[in-house]
Amino acid sequence: MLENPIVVALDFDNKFKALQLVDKLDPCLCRLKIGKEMFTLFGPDLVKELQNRGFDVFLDLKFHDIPNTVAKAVTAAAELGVWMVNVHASGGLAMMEAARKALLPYGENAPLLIAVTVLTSMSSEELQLVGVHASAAEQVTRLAQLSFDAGLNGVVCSAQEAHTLKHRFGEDFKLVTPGIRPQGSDVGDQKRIMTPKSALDAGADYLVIGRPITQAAEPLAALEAIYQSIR
Ligand SMILES: O=C(O)c1cc(=O)[nH]c(=O)n1[C@@H]1O[C@H](COP(=O)(O)O)[C@@H](O)[C@H]1O
Repeated sequence: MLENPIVVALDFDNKFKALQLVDKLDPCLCRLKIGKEMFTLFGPDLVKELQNRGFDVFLDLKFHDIPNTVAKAVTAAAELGVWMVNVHASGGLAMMEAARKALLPYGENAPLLIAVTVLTSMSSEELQLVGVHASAAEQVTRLAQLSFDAGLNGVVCSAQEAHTLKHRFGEDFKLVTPGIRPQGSDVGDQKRIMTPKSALDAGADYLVIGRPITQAAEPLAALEAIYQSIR
């Protein structure tokens, strides 16, 4: 298991509440993920505030645009000093290659560049509706192969696909898995879910966990319980 595999998804519309929660968490036990909602509301200042508190930040903006635009966007993320940044693999090979090349000047300080395959909220039926006539698992493998060929550091996928992808692409290709639900917690809008322990056993490297921690009555206790369950 990698050091510090838990990434807490901060999905809040209120900065004060988010920082109140963050101040209850421990950077030795987790990293933090900022997504579209918080970045749109609070911008790079929030990223800095989290970094100043000692947390690694995953900037989850899922870039999907023409190659030049995405290359510039990941450069801006690298300038912010984030630990991880992501793009949509469905943006294509040229887009992902442009993003990877844009990070070369940052060397060892470059953020990990990860591609989203098929969102964990998508079922195979929903994929059909957007014109993908393959199962979710097949589409994930196809997009992961494209991300691997583009030289990315790994993919976001559901833990249910982790075993196949780890076997196919090897240890160095990192698997970031949302849709993680500790036993007994609310599934919410997620479709392809797994418990933290089973996800790691299946080959996941990083577990993205939001509501089971952020909406818990005792967030640090929830984080610690998950941490204990995977030791
Ligand atoms: O890229 C992501 O982080 C992501 C990809 C995906 O396929 N599914 C997914 O749920 N996510 C994110 O992971 C987090 C999951 O949060 P919870 O469902 O509250 O644990 C949210 O911030 C989502 O935006």
